[in-house]
Amino acid sequence: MSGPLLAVSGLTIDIGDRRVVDGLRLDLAAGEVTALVGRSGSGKSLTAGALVGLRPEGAALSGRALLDTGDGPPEDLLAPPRHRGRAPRGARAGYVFQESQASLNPTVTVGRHLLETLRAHGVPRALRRATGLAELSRAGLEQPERIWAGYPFELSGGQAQRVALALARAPGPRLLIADEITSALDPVTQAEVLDGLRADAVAHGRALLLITHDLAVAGRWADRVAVLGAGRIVESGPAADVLGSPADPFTADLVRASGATAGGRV
Ligand SMILES: Nc1ncnc2c1ncn2[C@@H]1O[C@H](COP(=O)(O)OP(=O)(O)OP(=O)(O)O)[C@@H](O)[C@H]1O
Repeated sequence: MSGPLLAVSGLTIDIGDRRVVDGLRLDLAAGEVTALVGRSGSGKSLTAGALVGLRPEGAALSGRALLDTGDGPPEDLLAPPRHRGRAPRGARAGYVFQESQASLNPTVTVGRHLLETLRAHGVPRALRRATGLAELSRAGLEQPERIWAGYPFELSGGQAQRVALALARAPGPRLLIADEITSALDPVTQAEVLDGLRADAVAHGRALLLITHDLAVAGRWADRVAVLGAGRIVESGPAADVLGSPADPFTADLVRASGATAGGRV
């Protein structure tokens, strides 16, 4: 039996004299969806950012996040880039967050974003356009040629999320982190995006970390749920168990407050 695709241990983040993430431990398996849930300010986004090399100014960080690269020794995603493997950022771990429009350069077409990402990850020039267009289609965008030629401001919120997903997936990351990406979308688009993400994770043996405060989302799309309370994982396990019969009072409060009949995919 192989180990986890990503093993995070002892992740601690201090900002000034505040400890905002405290010895976090989390294992993610290949082809599985894990939801990281918790109240606002519990440290979800800081944890996600740390895994892709983003940290606030002045933050002190320790711990390990060992990613099974599949082609050599594990890579510590928390180590400074010069101590890591040769793969550029995004090749191992992709990150999409809620304000995807803000992550796109307004003066650059969608196609140029994709071409640049694919170039940075060593895709041969002759293959970049076809690969990029295929990623747009895979992300559920109709008329990918039209989207390709357009600018970010011409996209709806849902289209911008799908473009951000296409960009994050283009390098074929082993780990994909989706941070509250569907909270601003209508329920039909939300379901389409999450169905697609889940199917993609299973098909490619990717680990998908779904960060959400929506327990209904966690219950429907995640295999496992980890509950973050004030910087610590207070409970984790199969989604149906954690949400259906929470063992920790903190989780129980979340479930009660959500009013969701959480527990298991619907
Ligand atoms: N750049 C920063 N400087 C100082 N403190 C920060 C910074 N970013 C986050 N924090 C603090 O760290 C804690 C965790 O923040 P984080 O954004 O990770 O929470 P979260 O669980 O993602 O919340 P939400 O669900 O509201 O997005 C919060 O108390 C927040 O105020």
